[in-house]
Amino acid sequence: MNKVTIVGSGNWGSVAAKLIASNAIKLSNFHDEVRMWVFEETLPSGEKLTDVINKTNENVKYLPGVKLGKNVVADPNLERAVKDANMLVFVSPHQFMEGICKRLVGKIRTDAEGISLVKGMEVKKEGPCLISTLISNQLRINCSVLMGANIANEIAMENFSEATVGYRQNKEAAEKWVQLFNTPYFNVTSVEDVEGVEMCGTLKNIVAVAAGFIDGLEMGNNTKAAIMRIGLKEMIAFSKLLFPSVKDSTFFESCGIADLITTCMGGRNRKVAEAYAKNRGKRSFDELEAEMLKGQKLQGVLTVKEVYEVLTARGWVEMFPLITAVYKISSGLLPPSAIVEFSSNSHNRIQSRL
Ligand SMILES: NC(=O)C1=CN([C@@H]2O[C@H](COP(=O)(O)OP(=O)(O)OC[C@H]3O[C@@H](n4cnc5c(N)ncnc54)[C@H](O)[C@@H]3O)[C@@H](O)[C@H]2O)C=CC1
Ligand SMILES: O=C(CO)COP(=O)(O)O
Repeated sequence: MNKVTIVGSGNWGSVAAKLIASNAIKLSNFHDEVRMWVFEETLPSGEKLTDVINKTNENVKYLPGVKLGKNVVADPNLERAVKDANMLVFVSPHQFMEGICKRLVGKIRTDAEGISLVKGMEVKKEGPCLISTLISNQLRINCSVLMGANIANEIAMENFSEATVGYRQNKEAAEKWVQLFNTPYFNVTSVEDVEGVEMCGTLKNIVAVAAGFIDGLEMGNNTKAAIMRIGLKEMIAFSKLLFPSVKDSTFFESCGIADLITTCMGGRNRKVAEAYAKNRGKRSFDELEAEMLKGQKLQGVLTVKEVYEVLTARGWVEMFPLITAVYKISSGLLPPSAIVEFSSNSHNRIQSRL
């Protein structure tokens, strides 16, 4: 009998809990109870978030107004939450994943399987490291990924969307994840290309920051579409340079073009970058994130720093003008309007190099 624990309980973590709980209760090969680890915090009312989730069946801070399912049990103790599970769903902002994995070493079942819903990457001395690789290496488990055009609040409303499971060799494990996540309004398919799927989810956040700058500068839809097209080309080129096995077809799955579109139209990265450009870079991303997202986290601004580190270390900066412009603007080295110069000046350079 499979037992699931969700490691993370933010906006997407809570929606993942809702999806999983609705299936676990119906499927005979899964325990009904789904545990969800909560990074504990005290609410303005003085109550603990975990207690409120367990009392109301709602994550009142990160997904207010949506019932998670009575079989979801929130647990503030990470080690206890994962102890009995053989299926671990990782869904935390990527900057916390290394710390979480360190705490879990030796604390999980040896037959556990993992799946990462985390969009981002780590850059270590040895080079870039995907979050699924971090999980696999530190916890010595097989780890698939699930990425897609998945703005959490829309899935919480049960509006139809799609997602892609990326797996490495273990098709059977991937099919179990598909079974656990798939619902009539959440259509999940699997592809054997874990790196391709995860690189899509990681890199589209950078393009969404660029799209937000364009919105903040009020440059209109044609410019934004151009940024998305150029961004997609840089995503493909960077993914293939790092992982030559990445398949072209992966970019046409939900994790690729569809996630790029939805995040550039309606995501948090786009929204905060728009405000950054409107303020002409005078208010920092950290300040805007705290004010606008109320505890939710941006991934694109950290990710572009990590990716730019790889570009400089490998001598690839010239090949990625959009990523470079996003890095320089978001770190305050260039004004937001530099995205315009990038769009007009580097067009030919990109065309000839990608
Ligand atoms: N929200 C969305 O629409 C989607 C998010 N994702 C990805 O899912 C991942 C998780 O994002 P969300 O669930 O949206 O989270 P979120 O951004 O809504 O919430 C932040 C989470 O981080 C936790 N946290 C704060 N400080 C922490 C610490 N020191 N250690 C551990 N946890 C801490 C908070 O308790 C909260 O659960 C990200 O990589 C994101 O890109 C993927 C698809 C959709
Ligand atoms: O990954 C997402 C949609 O698939 C959410 O993107 P944001 O973090 O920009 O909201």
